[in-house]
Amino acid sequence: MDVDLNKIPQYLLKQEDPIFSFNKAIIDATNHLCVAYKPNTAFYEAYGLKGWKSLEKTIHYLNENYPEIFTIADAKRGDIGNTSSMYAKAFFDDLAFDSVTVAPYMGKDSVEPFLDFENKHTILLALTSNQGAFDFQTKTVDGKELYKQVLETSKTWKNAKNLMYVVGATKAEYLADIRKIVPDSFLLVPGVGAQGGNLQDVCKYGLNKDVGLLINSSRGIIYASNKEDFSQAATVKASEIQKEMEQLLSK
Ligand SMILES: O=c1ccn([C@@H]2O[C@H](COP(=O)(O)O)[C@@H](O)[C@H]2O)c(=O)[nH]1
Repeated sequence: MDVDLNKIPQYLLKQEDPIFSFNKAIIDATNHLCVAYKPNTAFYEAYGLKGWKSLEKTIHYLNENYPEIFTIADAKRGDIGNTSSMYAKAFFDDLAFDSVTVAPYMGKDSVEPFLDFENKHTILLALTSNQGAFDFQTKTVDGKELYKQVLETSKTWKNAKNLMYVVGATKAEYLADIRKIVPDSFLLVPGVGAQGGNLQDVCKYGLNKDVGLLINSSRGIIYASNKEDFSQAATVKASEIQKEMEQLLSK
């Protein structure tokens, strides 16, 4: 749910809270096809206090109307311990998200404050979908690629059972190796749709006995149309991906 006011149907701009109106229409049109929603906080922070209010209204709307749906704050946080605790409080206690994305770069004491929260999930960036992932994440450190070190080391942290990992759909071929390190973990896989990741390859290499994949498509669904039919167009796009997944799962 990456809402850009320049991309949404322009008639919505006349409404009191265009971001929330857009999100509500998208949620109502797609909830029967989704297991999770992932607002990326950048798209709300960019609009200041108003944007943060829209994010708050969106997560409340989801929790009140669709409590079974998993929610992800894609915020990519992480800092020294006491600061991470406040980030965790903001997303888990105040906004009541089920999970938050966290960068591993500052290490154990920057991530464990998120893991302290019972029944909440911390989604650690392992191998991201962008080209820049090759700048550091795939580099060899002490004889092993950095993303593998992130996966292996994080498994030893306190409350590691609350961890999930981000692996970009554009790096599907890496999933076979990743599954050797984290066979049972849930993976958040962004990058199908607008970024060109291949759903078939993601499933081929990434599925585990519980499925184990949360595959994300944002722009490919929410901006399927910028006219008054945008929510119906989102239903069509979400349904296409859902059917493709269903076929892959039935193989
Ligand atoms: O490695 C990553 C981590 C996060 N993202 C985020 O996922 C969505 C993808 O949006 P699309 O429109 O489907 O490309 C977006 O919020 C990214 O910030 C990612 O793409 N890759």
